[in-house]
Amino acid sequence: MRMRSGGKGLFSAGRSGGMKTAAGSGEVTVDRRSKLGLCVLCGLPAAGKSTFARALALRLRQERDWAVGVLSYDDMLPPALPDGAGTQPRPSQWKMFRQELLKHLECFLVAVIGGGQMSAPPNSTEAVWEDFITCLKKQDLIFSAALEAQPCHLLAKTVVSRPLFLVLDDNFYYQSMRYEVYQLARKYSLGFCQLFLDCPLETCLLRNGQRPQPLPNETIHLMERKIEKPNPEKNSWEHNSLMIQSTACPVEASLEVTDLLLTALENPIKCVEDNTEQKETDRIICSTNILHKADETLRRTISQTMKEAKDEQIPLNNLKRLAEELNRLKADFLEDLRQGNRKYLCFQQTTDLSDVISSFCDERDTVVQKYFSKQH
Ligand SMILES: Nc1ncnc2c1ncn2[C@@H]1O[C@H](COP(=O)(O)OP(=O)(O)OP(=O)(O)O)[C@@H](O)[C@H]1O
Repeated sequence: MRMRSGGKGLFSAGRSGGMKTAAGSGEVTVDRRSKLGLCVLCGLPAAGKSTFARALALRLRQERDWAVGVLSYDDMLPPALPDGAGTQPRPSQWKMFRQELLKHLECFLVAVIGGGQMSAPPNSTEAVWEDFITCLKKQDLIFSAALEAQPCHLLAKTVVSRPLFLVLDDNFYYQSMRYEVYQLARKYSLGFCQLFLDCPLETCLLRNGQRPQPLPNETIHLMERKIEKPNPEKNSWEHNSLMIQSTACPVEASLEVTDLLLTALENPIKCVEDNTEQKETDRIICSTNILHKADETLRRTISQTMKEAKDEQIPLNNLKRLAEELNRLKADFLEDLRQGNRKYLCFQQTTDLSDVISSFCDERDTVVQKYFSKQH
């Protein structure tokens, strides 16, 4: 992918409020703080996010002369995590991968904001870091060089001399996943916005089926049940969000999208001083209590469900399978809670357990339905 006027330049240390590049054509001073934004792209698998992100990046480079980077999580998935052709990675693996990518992104942001070169953060997985670097290089955002015989990664001139938008392309189906990105934007006072690509389930299934390596349809069904769309009324941090139809008229959608991105760039999130450590401690205490309560309540729910199933005279072997499935579901839910993927656990001080239980009951009903329909 090429930038419109692609001269690359060496990057030198930044100064308060601005930074300089020792580029071939002379020094450029920019006030980076008001011109750096993160955009979270979310939606169901095969909704068309990557296609949209590529087109958006091209348009912004051509029409607005911005530097744009698309971080497609699929492209950086380590080989140890299956990519959907067969088994799915466990939620804990996904969470670790997402968080590692955010650390890499932070490393890039620090280089852009403060000046300097990029090197892998401590304890990073080499394959993920290499794929991240390759992704940035392919988009002419960084380049490799040798400084005093040491290989290093330097920022391209375009990155420091123009507004820079980074588009994160993944499903981001829980708001807690998006909130992690928001926290990063807040930490560095960046622009932040969210684009939800709305696409009917049937269209996603159709598009998915036409891909060379389709996901199992069940995965898309499941995500459709779980997805938490941006909800600006409920979450003030999601106020800069836009829902676009994946089949919308491109011109109309593009005007709205540009407006969203400009608003984000011009209104970076204010970094509020807070007692982060204390908040994290509170969160852990809160999560532990909730996990314990959730475990107890889910056990009781399963036991009650099994009693009702027995009363319905479901055959013994089916009862056994039903119990196994419900226990697996419980384990998945608890793991999900433990990983902080549930919205209430992740960033609120109090947790409404009834939401968790009600969500579990929805999933339980789908499971139970199978056994009842076998019965009748
Ligand atoms: N607007 C569109 N009209 C028709 N087909 C489309 C459209 N957008 C994307 N597609 C097709 O749908 C398929 C999925 O698109 P894409 O890979 O962009 O989806 P995605 O949301 O990024 O998927 P995933 O989350 O699984 O990576 C591709 O084959 C693509 O060509």
